[in-house]
Amino acid sequence: MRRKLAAGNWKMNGLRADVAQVEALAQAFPDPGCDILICPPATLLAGFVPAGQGVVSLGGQDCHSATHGAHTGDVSAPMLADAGADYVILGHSERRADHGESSELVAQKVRAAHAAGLIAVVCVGETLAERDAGTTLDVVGAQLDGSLPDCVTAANTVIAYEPVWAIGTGRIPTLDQIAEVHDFLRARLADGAFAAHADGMRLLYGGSVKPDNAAEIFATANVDGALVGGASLKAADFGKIILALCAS
Ligand SMILES: O=C[C@H](O)COP(=O)(O)O
Repeated sequence: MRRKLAAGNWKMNGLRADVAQVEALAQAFPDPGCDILICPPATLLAGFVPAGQGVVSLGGQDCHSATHGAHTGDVSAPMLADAGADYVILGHSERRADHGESSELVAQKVRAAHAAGLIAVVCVGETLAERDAGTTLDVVGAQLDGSLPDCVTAANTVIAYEPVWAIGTGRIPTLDQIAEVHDFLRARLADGAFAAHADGMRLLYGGSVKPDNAAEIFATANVDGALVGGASLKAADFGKIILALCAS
């Protein structure tokens, strides 16, 4: 049985006052019945540990593939773990696009995350041009294959399917399109080197998940939760998504 995961990615949003949103979430869900994760900007990570009250897990939004060294502006996986993080998002499309991250580099980062004891949330997803060209499954399949090193297990890795064109746009795929990709990802895992972990690995959907569409997305086969951007910034909105996930 896969434990459901509601993951919030605050991206480059949030000041110290916003830590109150995490406290509110923790108080609202003392025994949530699913896993709750917030990935704040690195400046806020340490302050979130007490705010999460053992209910809201904390995660980084990226990590370097090295443990330490001369890499100005970067954060390593051991640093995230030292700050109290349990998870780290890797290979988000904004990292792949803004920083030119390849799947090969993502795989190196996943290995670094696991070595530090972190659960990696590995993102895959097609652009609108790729979907219109009919290459969605080829693209996400190649990203999946290239981003997972051999240390991946169902316990240390989560896959997030995020169509790039659905992120922050208010536009979501049809439920059939979500199901098609999630079924494909599960089958791809089952067919390859991770067959023993395919059934247990959590698959999240991400891209314009909101309180009013969460329930139908969570009712879709092979969707084990969500990676939420904008709607995770306010506890009231994210709380409704968590409720929908717990009820699914
Ligand atoms: O990591 C989160 C995703 O990019 C989704 O963002 P969004 O919910 O604002 O569309």
